[in-house]
Amino acid sequence: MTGEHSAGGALRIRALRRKFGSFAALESLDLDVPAGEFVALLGPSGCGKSTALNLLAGLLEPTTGAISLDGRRIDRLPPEKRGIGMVFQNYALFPHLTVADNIAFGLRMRGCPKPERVERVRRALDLVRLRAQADRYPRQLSGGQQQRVAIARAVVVEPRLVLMDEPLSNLDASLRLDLRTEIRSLHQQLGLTTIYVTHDQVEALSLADRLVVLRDGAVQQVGTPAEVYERPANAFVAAFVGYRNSVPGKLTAGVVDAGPVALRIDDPGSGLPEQGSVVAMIRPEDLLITRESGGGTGNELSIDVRVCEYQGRTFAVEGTGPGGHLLHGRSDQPFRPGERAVAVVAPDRIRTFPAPAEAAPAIDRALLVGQEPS
Ligand SMILES: Nc1ncnc2c1ncn2[C@@H]1O[C@H](COP(=O)(O)OP(=O)(O)OP(=O)(O)O)[C@@H](O)[C@H]1O
Repeated sequence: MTGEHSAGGALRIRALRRKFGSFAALESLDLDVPAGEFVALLGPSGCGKSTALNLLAGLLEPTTGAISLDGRRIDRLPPEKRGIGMVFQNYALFPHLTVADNIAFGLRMRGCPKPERVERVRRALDLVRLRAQADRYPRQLSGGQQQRVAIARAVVVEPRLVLMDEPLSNLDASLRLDLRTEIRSLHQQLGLTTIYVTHDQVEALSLADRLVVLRDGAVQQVGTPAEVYERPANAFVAAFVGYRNSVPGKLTAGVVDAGPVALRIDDPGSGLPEQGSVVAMIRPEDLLITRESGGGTGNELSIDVRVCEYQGRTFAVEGTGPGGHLLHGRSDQPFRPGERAVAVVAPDRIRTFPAPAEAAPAIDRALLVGQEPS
């Protein structure tokens, strides 16, 4: 933090792989992260994101592959020689040190002279708005404040790379939102290259410049939040980023024939055959539940309402559609269980993907851990 912008390093990952016995926790990861970029590794539990982070941190050895920071191989260096700052889920502060001494620790280890150390700690405290708490001990702070200390401790040494492992997951919902904004703001101020691990797609979409979506140790998609949100690469990614409705069917000439219902689509998706088995996926936000037929250009499905939840500006409605499909939509009016309703979706809000044999369980699994973006 010597200047306004202390840009981080450029990270290059090549064919990075980690096996535990014969099990590949991380398949082959290739990634270039330019200096100052914020990348989120996103995926459900067990997808290999912590493994990837621990390989970058030097807490795990790769089975094969290379990691370079600013053109220098770091994958065989011990953690303290890699020029990284790390923030953990459980804060990992030193309980016997004050806030200021926790933040100063890394500088002390590096032999930073006292006057400079005091100044840098002061600036780091200001950055995370904890100057008034400088002399307190971690146990005297809230969870959010402790995590801000951990963040200050990581960035005060001006690391070339910051690694964050689910830093918000121990905080309650409102604190999580506040600290998320603070992390974003801090990144905008400092421009540190950051790799952020999370299973929460809302967090990843709102914080990162780019996302890497992982499943079973393999990369599914690398893209900006808008690309991943609007153009998921496959049914798994779609389900994970909130396409909660999936209707299997046969695609012919811009229509998905799903038994008792046919869905007209505008976007046949990339790499999709002109015909064949597909799964049509729709976000609940794009499925409008009404009482009357819209008479417009949207696809209309008749549903039997099962559950209606008040959600502030809208109601979340769950119902059984044609062919017994469970559908999730939104409405501006409440419905009673058992009521007949019409679900309307525009052809350009449907994404279609080839339906591989194992798509269904994969989608279900993604939905179990994924949340709908707000
Ligand atoms: N030391 C280990 N020995 C054997 N298997 C391991 C070990 N560490 C991780 N794994 C396995 O590797 C896979 C990936 O684990 P990893 O911790 O990277 O997942 P993750 O995406 O971070 O999940 P979570 O969010 O639950 O931490 C999992 O199936 C896990 O059981």
